[in-house]
Amino acid sequence: MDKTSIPAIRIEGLMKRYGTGDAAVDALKGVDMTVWPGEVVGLIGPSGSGKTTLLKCLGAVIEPTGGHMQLSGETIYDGKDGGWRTGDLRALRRDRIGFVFQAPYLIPFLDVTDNVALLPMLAGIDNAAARKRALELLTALDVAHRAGAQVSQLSGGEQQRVAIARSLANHAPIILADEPTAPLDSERALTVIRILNDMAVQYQTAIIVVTHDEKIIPTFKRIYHIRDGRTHEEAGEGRPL
Ligand SMILES: Nc1ncnc2c1ncn2[C@@H]1O[C@H](COP(=O)(O)OP(=O)(O)OP(=O)(O)O)[C@@H](O)[C@H]1O
Repeated sequence: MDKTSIPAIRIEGLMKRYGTGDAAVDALKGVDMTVWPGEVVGLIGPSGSGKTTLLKCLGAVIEPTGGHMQLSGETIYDGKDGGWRTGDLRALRRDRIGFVFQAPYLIPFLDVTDNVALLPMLAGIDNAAARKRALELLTALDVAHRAGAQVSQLSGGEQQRVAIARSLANHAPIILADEPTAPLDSERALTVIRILNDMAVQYQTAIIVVTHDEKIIPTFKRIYHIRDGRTHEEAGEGRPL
């Protein structure tokens, strides 16, 4: 974590209300969060506490209803100044945020390399350069020997590593991981978290991991607890990986 630099994510007083009038639900009631380049933080909270809503706001999938969000020092949302401050939310999602989900959601008719290379190709990088970058990431994630395989031939753990490679393929400064270890056994879950930590340091990526997984919670150095739409920060055990 590099605290001399600008935070990758800074959120202040973030609010999200779904619906209006009697049907309104205040899912986020003033969330504060700061995540630095190169760190992995846990986001933990009971069902319905607002975790998914927070990730969706950060990922520009839904619009908050108040507060302030900055990515790498740039205001992307300001509730007091017209809402979204960027005209191209699709480019924001594509270029600045990587997603890792519980299921890998790989594309079955593309091989492993092209699954990772697809996003850079869509962002305008030529095919050979995109494949080269994909191969570098697959090597870093120790799954390059499967580069030409169809995704259906991979184990669950291998597929999740390919999904992590894909989330890093655009060199996004931020990765949002939603229950990335839920389907994995203890050893594989810890491997995924070790990889996320290594990648965070190597690429100075800020990673938020939403999880209920007791196997990985002791590994976080910092944890945000969310309850009833509000966060509080706590030091984690930071157990070595
Ligand atoms: N589209 C929606 N319309 C109305 N209310 C919603 C909507 N999405 C979520 N909510 C409500 O917002 C609150 C927060 O939901 P959210 O999905 O963010 O919680 P969560 O912490 O991710 O829960 P879980 O761990 O069960 O996935 C809940 O009360 C939920 O019912």
